[in-house]
Amino acid sequence: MQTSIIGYPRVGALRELKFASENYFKGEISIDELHQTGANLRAAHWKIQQENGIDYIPSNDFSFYDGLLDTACLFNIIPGRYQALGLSSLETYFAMARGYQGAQGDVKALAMKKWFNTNYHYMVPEITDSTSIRLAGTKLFDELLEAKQQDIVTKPVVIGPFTLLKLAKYTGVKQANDFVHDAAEAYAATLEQLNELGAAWVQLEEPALVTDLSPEDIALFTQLYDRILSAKGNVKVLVQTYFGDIRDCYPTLQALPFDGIGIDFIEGKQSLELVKQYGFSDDKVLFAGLVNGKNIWKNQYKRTLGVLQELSAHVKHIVLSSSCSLLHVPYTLQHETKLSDASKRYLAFAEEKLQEFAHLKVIGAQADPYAAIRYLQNEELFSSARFTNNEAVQAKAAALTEADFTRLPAFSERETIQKARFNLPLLPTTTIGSFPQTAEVRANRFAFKKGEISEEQYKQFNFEKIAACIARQEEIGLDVLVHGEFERNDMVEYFGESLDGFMFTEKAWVQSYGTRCVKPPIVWGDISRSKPMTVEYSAYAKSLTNKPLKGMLTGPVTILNWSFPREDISLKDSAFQIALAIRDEVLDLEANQIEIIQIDEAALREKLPLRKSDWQSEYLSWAIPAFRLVHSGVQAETQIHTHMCYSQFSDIIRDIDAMDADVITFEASRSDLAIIDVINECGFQTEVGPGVYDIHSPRIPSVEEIKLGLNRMLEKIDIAKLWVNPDCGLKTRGDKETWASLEQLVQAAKEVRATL
Ligand SMILES: Nc1nc2c(c(=O)[nH]1)N[C@@H](CNc1ccc(C(=O)N[C@@H](CCC(=O)N[C@@H](CCC(=O)N[C@@H](CCC(=O)O)C(=O)O)C(=O)O)C(=O)O)cc1)CN2
Ligand code: MET
Ligand SMILES: [Zn+2]
Repeated sequence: MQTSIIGYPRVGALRELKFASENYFKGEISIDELHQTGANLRAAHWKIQQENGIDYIPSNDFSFYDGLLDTACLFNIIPGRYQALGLSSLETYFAMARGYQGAQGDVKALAMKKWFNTNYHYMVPEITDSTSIRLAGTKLFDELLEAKQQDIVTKPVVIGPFTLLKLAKYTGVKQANDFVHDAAEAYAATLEQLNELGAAWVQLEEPALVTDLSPEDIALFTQLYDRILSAKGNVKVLVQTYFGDIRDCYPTLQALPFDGIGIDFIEGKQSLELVKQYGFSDDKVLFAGLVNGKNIWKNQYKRTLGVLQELSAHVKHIVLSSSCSLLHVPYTLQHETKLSDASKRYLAFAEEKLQEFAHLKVIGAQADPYAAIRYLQNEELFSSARFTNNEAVQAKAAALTEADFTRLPAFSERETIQKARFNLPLLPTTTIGSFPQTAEVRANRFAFKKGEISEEQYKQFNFEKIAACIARQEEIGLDVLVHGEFERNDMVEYFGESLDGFMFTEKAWVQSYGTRCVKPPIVWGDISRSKPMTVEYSAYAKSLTNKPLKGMLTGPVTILNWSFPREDISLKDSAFQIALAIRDEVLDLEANQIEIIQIDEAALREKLPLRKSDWQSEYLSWAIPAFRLVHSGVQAETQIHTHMCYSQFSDIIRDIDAMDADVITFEASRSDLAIIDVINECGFQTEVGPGVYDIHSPRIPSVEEIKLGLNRMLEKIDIAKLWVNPDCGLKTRGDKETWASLEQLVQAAKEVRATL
């Protein structure tokens, strides 16, 4: 049995690439040093895959920022405003990723969006009417040759043309269909070049195939690949899908002359059925995604072998594959010094998953796989109880009734009460919660973790940061203040560390975007709260100001979606357990005179099923109630805010309103303001704060551009319902640009108020 990896993580086991890139951005290391870090990581990743006997090792899965951005650059999809900066190609690439403000000009970054149902983000390629899609880059080929020099045969990987055209944003009149010819030629040229270089296989990734496809989509796909596959020569083409099943195009893929089809048997609910129903062509290889690329639990060999056996009745050539790129899991358990061996044995990060491939290969080669020692050990592991139960939590969840999910009085009555209570100006200004997590803020936490300073010293530092932050917010004239979240490593990990039922790691980093990583906690049992988690810091902040102070919590859906969930109970059950715990925190904040409480649901949209038919039944039917459960117990005069990154929720706008928050802030500055129209049309009751500038870039917005945005919003949104805020938290920013930007924001709000 052969084995294949779709993609390997690239930031480095100790985030070497993150640190090198950030140092490069700060001008502290040279471009050569950055390139060297990249080369070292690639070499290490290829080597460990080779050592574990992986037969199809990816190359070009490495990226300095994002794989779709790499693909856009490979095919010359570089908007004129970036080309006009006249920078080197890597600098142009970083300008597209991060925006650029300097001697050569002032441009915003490309839009950034969620990569399907993950916490990874891609840069949205921007195609204008004058974009000329053609093969222009060499990275794909360079990395193939680089591996070859190290005696490693790789399978070059690149995002396929269908997914590229589907995810791109079209700024002119031309649409995807107008670029079919050029895109097909560009990919055909790529295959020709790979042919010349002697590549055996190429992996074209087409995750967009697991979404709902229209007949036009299928026609687009077919048109692209009819041309591309005619150019393949000796290169074998693997069309790789992941994150779901390909029910809308399975026969289409079988009919086209692909040499391999990669199918996800973990998230693809219908994958096995499709193979059984339609069969699988003898002249193609099935890359069967059976090792979970998204979760950190050990593979249960019994299940994997069982599916392989079922498949073998229908498929002649099978390669065992990961279900998606391993980008979405951490590197290795090796640096986890605090986890017990008892818990570690249930876990498999990327490196350990490579070992699973090696084991499965050995097991599969035995006359009786089920008698193999590795198999028996694995079965024994899965026969023991893994997760911790808490009967009190289960009883509390079982006793929930409809009333627990309903906040009274109704919204409009609360709105009146709250307007009277807070007496805020029109267009009230606020922020999303976090302030810069500067090197000193992290160093303080790091010192505490290492035991170099006492808990008291650690807290004292945070109190001082809070005091300074409150003073400065008052000084620049913000209306609703926050404490700044200096005590939080991350909005999810912090709660994971504070709640019972979670396990957390030291170095288990997963890339979220660019150089930014997260360390998702692991759900390890029933979840409960043993003590208040945020009250002390919020109450302290409140004691320093007469302005309203917004307490800051993370909601249950986001905590769950940004953790690694347990496998034995439903997501709904875990979400309700978390909701009950956060509910207690909400009530404690309220009891401590915190009049406004924000419950972030930044990840609500993320796990919306990729197929619309599953939205209500599998997700929204519990996710929205889970949020209501958190805040239904507060008084009418307590104002509940929520925050969601990204404004892509036009299609679930009623569900968002049904969360029944009093105010929602969200990202709108990077995307077009289409969401504003939808809010206007659907009679959205919740007050709204569509972000007026992009915090993902160090760029400082001008007063004029903020005013322009506000005035556009005011055309559609009732002025009594509009808030003014950045589009997300400020933790990734530096102090300087943060305060400069907020001053512009407050000034813009004042100037617009003056015109009313
Ligand atoms: N979970 C999650 N998902 C999210 C978001 C989010 O905020 N959280 N936001 C959206 C965008 N994604 C983001 C993801 C990460 C970060 C981010 O800022 N990450 C930080 C790490 C944050 C963190 O956990 N910091 C820790 C650890 C810091 C650290 O690196 N410590 C060093 C030592 C530091 C020192 O020498 O002082 C170490 O452990 O080696 C802390 O502050 O305590 C980073 O990559 O730089 C921002 C946005 C969507 N998804
Ligand atoms: N309150 C959080 C913050 O400001 C919300 C972030 S959403 C990714 O950082
Ligand atoms: Zn956000």
